[in-house]
Amino acid sequence: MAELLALDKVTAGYGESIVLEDVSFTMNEGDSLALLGRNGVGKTSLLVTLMGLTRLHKGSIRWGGADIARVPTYKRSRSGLGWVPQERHMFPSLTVEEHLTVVARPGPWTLAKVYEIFPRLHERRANMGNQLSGGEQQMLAIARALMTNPRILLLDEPMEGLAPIIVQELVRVIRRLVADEGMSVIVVEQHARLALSLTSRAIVLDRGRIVHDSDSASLLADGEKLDRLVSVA
Ligand SMILES: Nc1ncnc2c1ncn2[C@@H]1O[C@H](COP(=O)(O)OP(=O)(O)OP(=O)(O)O)[C@@H](O)[C@H]1O
Repeated sequence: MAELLALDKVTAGYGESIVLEDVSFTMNEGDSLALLGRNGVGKTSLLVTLMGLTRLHKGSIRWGGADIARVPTYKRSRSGLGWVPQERHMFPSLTVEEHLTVVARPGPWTLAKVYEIFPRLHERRANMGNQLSGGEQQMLAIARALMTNPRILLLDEPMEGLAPIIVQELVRVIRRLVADEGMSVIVVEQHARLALSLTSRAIVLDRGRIVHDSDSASLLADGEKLDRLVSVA
C-alpha cells in the first residue's frame, strides 16, 4: 500500500507554546489509527496540526507524497483530509441535505451512498441543522466529510456525549468504513477500548509525545498497560 501520511519529528503548538514534540509516524492507504491519551495531552492538537491550524516549529508533514507545511487549511481539505472536529459546526439555516450537497465533490461517496449508511439522515433530510439531536449532528458531521470524498477521515471524539444506542450506530458505521470501504482513518477517542476495537494500530500520547505505538489488538489485550497509559491515575 502507498504511503498516505508521514510525520517526521513534528514539534508544533499555539504561538510560542509547544504542545506536540518530536511526533513521528507513517500511515499507508487504508490504515486505521486510534490516537489515545489522557485529557489535554495533544490529541486534538495533532489533528489540528494536520489541518494546518497550529504553528509548526520543527519537523515535516508529508501528505500524499508532498510536504504540506505551507499549504493552507482549505487546500488540505480539498486534497483529501476529511476533518470532523469535536464541535460539529452545523448551520441552523441549512437542511440536512443542503449540508451534504454544498460540500460534495466527485468520487464514490454520493448522496445516495451516504444516506444508505446513515438511514436516519435520509429520514431527516428536510430538517434544519438546529433541529437535530446530538447524535444526528454527529452523523451529519461524518456524512458531510464523506461527501467531500476524502482520502482519510480525522474523527475527533466522535462518540463524545452520545447515548449508547447512537454510539452503537456510529461504531457500526466506522467499522464498515474501515473494514469494508478500506477508508483510512485516525480516531481520537476517550473510550480507548472502543477505539482499539475499531482500528488496526494505536498511538498513545502523553504531554505531546508518543509514549506507545503498537497494533491495536495487542494493546487491547494488555489491559494493565492500557490503563496505565490512558486512565486518569
Ligand atoms: N487554541 C489553543 N491555544 C492555546 N493552547 C491550546 C489551544 N488548544 C489546546 N491548547 C492546549 O494544548 C494542550 C493540548 O490540548 P488538546 O486539546 O490537543 O489535548 P487533547 O488530548 O485533545 O485533550 P482533550 O481530550 O481534553 O480534548 C493543552 O494544554 C491545551 O490547553
